[in-house]
Amino acid sequence: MLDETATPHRVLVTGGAGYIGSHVLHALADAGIPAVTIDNLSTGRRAAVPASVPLVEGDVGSAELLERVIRDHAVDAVMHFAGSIVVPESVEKPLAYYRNNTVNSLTLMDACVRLGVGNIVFSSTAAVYGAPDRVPIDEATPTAPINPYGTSKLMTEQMLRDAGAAHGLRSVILRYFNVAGADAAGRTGQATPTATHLIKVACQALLGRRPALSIFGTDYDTPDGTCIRDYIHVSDLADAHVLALLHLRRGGESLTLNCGYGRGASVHEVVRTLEEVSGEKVPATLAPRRPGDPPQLVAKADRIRERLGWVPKHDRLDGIVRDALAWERSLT
Ligand SMILES: NC(=O)c1ccc[n+]([C@@H]2O[C@H](COP(=O)([O-])OP(=O)(O)OC[C@H]3O[C@@H](n4cnc5c(N)ncnc54)[C@H](O)[C@@H]3O)[C@@H](O)[C@H]2O)c1
Ligand SMILES: O=c1ccn([C@@H]2O[C@H](COP(=O)(O)OP(=O)(O)O[C@H]3O[C@H](CO)[C@H](O)[C@H](O)[C@H]3O)[C@@H](O)[C@H]2O)c(=O)[nH]1
Repeated sequence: MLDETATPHRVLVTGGAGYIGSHVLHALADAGIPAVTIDNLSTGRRAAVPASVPLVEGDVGSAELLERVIRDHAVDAVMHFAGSIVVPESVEKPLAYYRNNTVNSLTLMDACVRLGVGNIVFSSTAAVYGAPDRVPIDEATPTAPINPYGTSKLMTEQMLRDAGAAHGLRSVILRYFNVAGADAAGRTGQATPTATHLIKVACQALLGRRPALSIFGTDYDTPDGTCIRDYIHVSDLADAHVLALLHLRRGGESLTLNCGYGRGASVHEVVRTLEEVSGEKVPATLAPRRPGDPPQLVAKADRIRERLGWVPKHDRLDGIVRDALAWERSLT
């Protein structure tokens, strides 16, 4: 059990050196909430972790390490970001994805149950819905992932629900739609040079760090023929995590919540917005469809506002793109 003499409790953030986890560490620090992070730096960067947060370099699949960190830092809650996130890679290496995303989550949950940590916020994904035929997508939409990445996350969701019923482990499962942008103060951002996300790649192309953006598919059944996504600013997503943590610490019930704005933008619209913001042309070529891309993914995003009182502050597409570009420019 937790050592009650060691105060204050900390939240354990796994994967805090990564893109989203580092924004959440900054949001926690801004809110005065103590944290500790475990990260193996496989894709994360030490520099992304705020100076006030202890970084324990290691693997979240190690039960011994988890036990030590939970005890040493009087951890009472976990936010679980550590994982592998590249969808096509998950098709090529499914077992690696089930290990890093599902098996390691099991090890983490087991440590929480054994050591009496009762609260967990989990990074899930809209990929659990697969390719639904209707938008917006609410949380009751049947889950039907179409790749091992989505399945690895859905399996973790199911383990959380079962562990909740059996062991009282309460969870907030956050299903992110398309996360983009960067900290407006420039403290952190998406730093993986090989990232595949549209806004990141478009900014790299604009700055000459990639030859050109390939626009994957212009013959979809959408108004301009390109795919539509619900882009959410990473700082709004970080705020949602802080609210989810506070909800659990207050004794709130387990929740599964979409994270998006309930508004879609097409690939062409994203490119046009970046060109307006920068005053420059994005080098782009029209390319065939990328396998596995659903035409539209837009969240029905009312529940998170109702249940957590979440109010987005950065929900303009031009602002998301501006922050992403500013961050990209700051990378050398
Ligand atoms: N980026 C998105 O658009 C998106 C969308 C939906 C869900 N998610 C989920 O959000 C989470 C964070 O994603 P991100 O975009 O910040 O990715 P990221 O790769 O930037 O961050 C993942 C972090 O986890 C660390 N890590 C990976 N495996 C680890 C292990 N076994 N032990 C310790 N550390 C480990 C990495 O070093 C990295 O710092 C992931 O779980 C991802 O599936 C991301
Ligand atoms: O170089 C690129 C990159 C992307 N796209 C297009 O832009 C849209 C968005 O693609 P991303 O790769 O940025 O994001 P995805 O929608 O494929 O997937 C992301 O959002 C999903 C939920 O919507 C999951 O959360 C998933 O984990 C996360 O990677 C898609 O139509 C894609 O075809 C391009 O045209 N060119």
